[in-house]
Amino acid sequence: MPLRIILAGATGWVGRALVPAIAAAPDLDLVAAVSRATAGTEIDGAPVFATVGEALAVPADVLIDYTKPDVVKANATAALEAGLAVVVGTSGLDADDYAGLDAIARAKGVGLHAAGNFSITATLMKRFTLEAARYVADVEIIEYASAGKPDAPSGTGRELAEALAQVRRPATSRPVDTVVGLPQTRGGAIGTGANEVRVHAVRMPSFSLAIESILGAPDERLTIRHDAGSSAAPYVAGTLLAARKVGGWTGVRRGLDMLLD
Ligand SMILES: NC(=O)c1ccc[n+]([C@@H]2O[C@H](COP(=O)([O-])OP(=O)(O)OC[C@H]3O[C@@H](n4cnc5c(N)ncnc54)[C@H](O)[C@@H]3O)[C@@H](O)[C@H]2O)c1
Ligand SMILES: O=C(O)C1=N[C@H](C(=O)O)CCC1
Repeated sequence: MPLRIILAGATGWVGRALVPAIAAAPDLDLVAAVSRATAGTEIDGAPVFATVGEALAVPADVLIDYTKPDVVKANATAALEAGLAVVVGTSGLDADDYAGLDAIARAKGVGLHAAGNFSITATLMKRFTLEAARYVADVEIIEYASAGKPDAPSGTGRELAEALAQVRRPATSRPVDTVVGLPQTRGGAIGTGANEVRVHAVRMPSFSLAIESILGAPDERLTIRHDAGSSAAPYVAGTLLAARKVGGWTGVRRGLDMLLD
């Protein structure tokens, strides 16, 4: 029997790319979609609802969420409480949010998979940065996104910084609280103390999402950079891989990298 999918954000940028990919996959079945603008209609034969709460009346296995940072937590919570596995593509949630969702998922005996970036090359960028940070102490992140992106850092930058904070060696740069001038120009900190990672979020027209890790050592420097193009195509395969796999565990797992091995 195909895996029954509810897709929230079905008429958004990523959602519109996922709909035909789900239709083309014999093992996946779009049973309901969530889109406030087109509620009451159908997408590929699936009923469209205005809210995730309404869509959950349709029997399903997995909720895929590509909505907005301010609603994704409530959507994921409702789906977990209803006993569905969840795939989170939407950005905006931090480690504490995922700890809360993990407790709910475990209580319900279902899985949640979230990735700040479901593209394969962005995931490789994360993997290469984590490897490099084992050898080079000083690392900072610069990310560039569209002028209207509501969240900062991006899901990509947050996931990378949280993972880096777990593995990095203590930086040699001057502690930010000793900086003279405007310490906030040293970026936002993810992690604490010697393990914190500085993220600098640029927002302006012309960017989709680009992210750089800069690793500096005396008299040399390594930059690892990912640039996303203008279509949502890079996120489709990883998202559907997560939907297929998320029934295989209980609780929260994060990062496309952990699905690749
Ligand atoms: N993880 C990844 O690989 C990845 C890739 C691309 C985008 N994203 C993230 O996914 C999210 C969506 O991105 P997008 O570019 O498709 O955005 P978008 O604005 O094009 O689409 C979001 C959709 O969600 C709908 N929506 C808003 N509030 C809603 C609600 N309360 N209930 C249901 N639907 C609601 C909007 O109407 C819209 O159709 C963003 O947070 C973005 O950063 C993640
Ligand atoms: O366009 C966006 O918004 C994107 N968001 C993701 C993020 O927050 O990291 C990644 C890809 C594009």
